[in-house]
Amino acid sequence: MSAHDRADSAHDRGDSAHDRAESAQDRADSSTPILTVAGLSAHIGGQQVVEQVDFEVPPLGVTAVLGRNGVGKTSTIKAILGLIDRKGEVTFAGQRIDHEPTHRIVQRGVGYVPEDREVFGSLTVAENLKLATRTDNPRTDLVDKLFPELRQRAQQRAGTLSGGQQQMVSLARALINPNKLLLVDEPTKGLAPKIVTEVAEALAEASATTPVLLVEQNLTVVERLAQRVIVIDSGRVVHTGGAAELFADPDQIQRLLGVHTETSEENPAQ
Ligand SMILES: Nc1ncnc2c1ncn2[C@@H]1O[C@H](COP(=O)(O)OP(=O)(O)OP(=O)(O)O)[C@@H](O)[C@H]1O
Repeated sequence: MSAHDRADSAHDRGDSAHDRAESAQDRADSSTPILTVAGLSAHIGGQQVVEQVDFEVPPLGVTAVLGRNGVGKTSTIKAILGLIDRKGEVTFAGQRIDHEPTHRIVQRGVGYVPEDREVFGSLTVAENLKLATRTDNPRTDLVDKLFPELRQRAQQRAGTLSGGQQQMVSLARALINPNKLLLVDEPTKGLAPKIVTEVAEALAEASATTPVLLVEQNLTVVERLAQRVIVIDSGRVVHTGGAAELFADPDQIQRLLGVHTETSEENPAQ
């Protein structure tokens, strides 16, 4: 072996060690939760609506928050954002945020799509998006790709859009910013099946680059999108685990959510 070859081979070994170190770092990054919630509690009007909630959101994919009506799903999201008074630990991207005001949490890169798709009805679609933009590099290409219809309707007042189109504006207002985490509350509520599919597809695409914590009642959407599930009952976490495992166990879904789901054996047509 020539000196040159030896040098090359040492260089190769050095590179591969460097690669190994990088891939160990990648593995650590890909397993470090983007959000950790520990002992989170919140009250509204004297009633405890979130009670000692613990869970983690991985840095990739969709984590679904499930539970019957009124169990505290929305309150949990609002407590994370500091929209309601809370106690406990919330760590986002390695930093404690539980004593921070909402605007600072949002500035850190937490996007929020609230329930009931609030849009500014008297403003156009384009104006709604301009108002929501808090970056010099808005992700206009992504929004145009996910919601081509909004581009065509840029000059239409948001209040005159259909419910599904308003939901798209609501999602687009969050997605136009480069978030590190998206909190999305019941995005398919009250929408027609075709629009539910479109919204689910947009969220699937968004979740390829940004982790999503998704409150969702539509189990078909959850099964399509989520890798992890958190089930809440009476303000407490009663189950966490893989989505596939939960959907393989209709008895557990019935027990946790009071919903009967058919397995493919029961209904081979599905
Ligand atoms: N502003 C408020 N004033 C009084 N009670 C409230 C308020 N907001 C929420 N609650 C109560 O807190 C509890 C939890 O509500 P929350 O909206 O978090 O539940 P949820 O699981 O998101 O429900 P849903 O699935 O029906 O949207 C409920 O009993 C609700 O009535």
